[in-house]
Amino acid sequence: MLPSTTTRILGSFLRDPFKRIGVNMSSSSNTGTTASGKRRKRLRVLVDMDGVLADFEGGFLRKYRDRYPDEPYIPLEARRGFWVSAQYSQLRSDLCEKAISIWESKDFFSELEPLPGGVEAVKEMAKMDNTDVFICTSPIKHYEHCPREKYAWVEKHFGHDFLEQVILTRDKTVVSGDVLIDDKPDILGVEPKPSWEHILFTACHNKHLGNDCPHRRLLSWDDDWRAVLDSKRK
Ligand SMILES: Cc1cn([C@H]2C[C@H](O)[C@@H](COP(=O)(O)O)O2)c(=O)[nH]c1=O
Ligand SMILES: [Mg+2]
Repeated sequence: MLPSTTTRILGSFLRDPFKRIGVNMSSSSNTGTTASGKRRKRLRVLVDMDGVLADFEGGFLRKYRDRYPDEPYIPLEARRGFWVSAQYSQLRSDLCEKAISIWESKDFFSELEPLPGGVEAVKEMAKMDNTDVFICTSPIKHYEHCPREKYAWVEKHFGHDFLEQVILTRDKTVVSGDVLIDDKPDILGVEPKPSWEHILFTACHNKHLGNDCPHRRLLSWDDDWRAVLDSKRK
């Protein structure tokens, strides 16, 4: 049976008593209306994890070189293309499996370092009026460690309550939102017209893409992400 509207409203109140139902604790700015009385658009921001909040590429290279010190590797400046496995496979076909073995290992995802400024930016977004933030991340299909460790990473860096904001999906096109901040240049899935605008987060593997890549970019978390969000409220 579907939960009644009352039950759902009560559920969101219990999860976040002051924000989700727009209770104003400090000023008149959280009411969903502007000074001129117009309703303010509530924004839903989806933020990717690997390559945007967590340093997948740096963590991979460090652990790959530790485990395979005698094998060739690709320095971050030479990374091209989203798939690490594909580039290692081109370097030498058997290196593909070795690369994959790194992120399939226990502790790989939980031990990733945060990328500079990302955690702070998301915490700030989450406190903004009329703004809902979700961490939208794709787990690998080798599921022994990755999904649990992604939750553990969010809990470690954002706290237990923020686990409410985690979306694990292999298909981000079916998730609705206004923006998706993501380092993967092509985000494809069953929905041909996702509701979000893809903001490409610059990473070592995508920084060389020029006009082939139609998306607006965030160069880093030092870039003006607040302006990007504001542009979506209009
Ligand atoms: C580079 C690379 C990544 N993966 C996996 C690792 C992550 O679970 C996802 C990427 O997730 P995101 O939400 O798009 O950031 O992909 C992989 O399987 N092979 C690779 O080469
Ligand atoms: Mg990513």
